[in-house]
Amino acid sequence: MENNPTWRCVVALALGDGEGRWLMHKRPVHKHHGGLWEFPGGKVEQGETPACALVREVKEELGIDVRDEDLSPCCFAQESSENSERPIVILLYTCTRWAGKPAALEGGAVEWVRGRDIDKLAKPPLDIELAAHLLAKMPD
Ligand SMILES: Nc1nc2c([nH]c(=O)n2[C@@H]2O[C@H](COP(=O)(O)OP(=O)(O)OP(=O)(O)O)[C@@H](O)[C@H]2O)c(=O)[nH]1
Repeated sequence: MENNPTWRCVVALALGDGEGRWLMHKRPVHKHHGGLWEFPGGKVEQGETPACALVREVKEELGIDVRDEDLSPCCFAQESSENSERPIVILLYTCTRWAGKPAALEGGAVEWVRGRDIDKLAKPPLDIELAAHLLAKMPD
């Protein structure tokens, strides 16, 4: 196919405390979308499965251990390939089991947020969509 864009795959985690709150990550100010709140995660690297990438990313970003068998696919959101040569697709997984205390290890912030309050946070575009899907599936 001609002009087929190269899709970049990003994985994200909706870590739930089982009481209606989700862990949100504020991106460090110096990064793209700095200061906005996202579901923690990051890019899938070559040779990784999405679940392996997410296990690695949350260890690096939050210092917590999750197991890939505890990750449940939830939904996805994608950029339009018309607006970008390298559009992004973000796969969101839910998880309610982890080990360790989540912390913002890369200079941002973390906070447990009630589902309905995620709406009030300033978020990058795809996280707005992901939050809407998540809350439709798992209302407060
Ligand atoms: N969460 C999120 N990320 C987005 C959106 N749109 C978009 O371009 N991105 C980009 O997708 C990438 C997510 O991967 P990441 O969190 O590992 O990126 P990063 O800036 O920490 O990069 P690095 O790991 O190379 O330091 C970032 O470059 C982020 O800016 C969006 O709507 N939501």
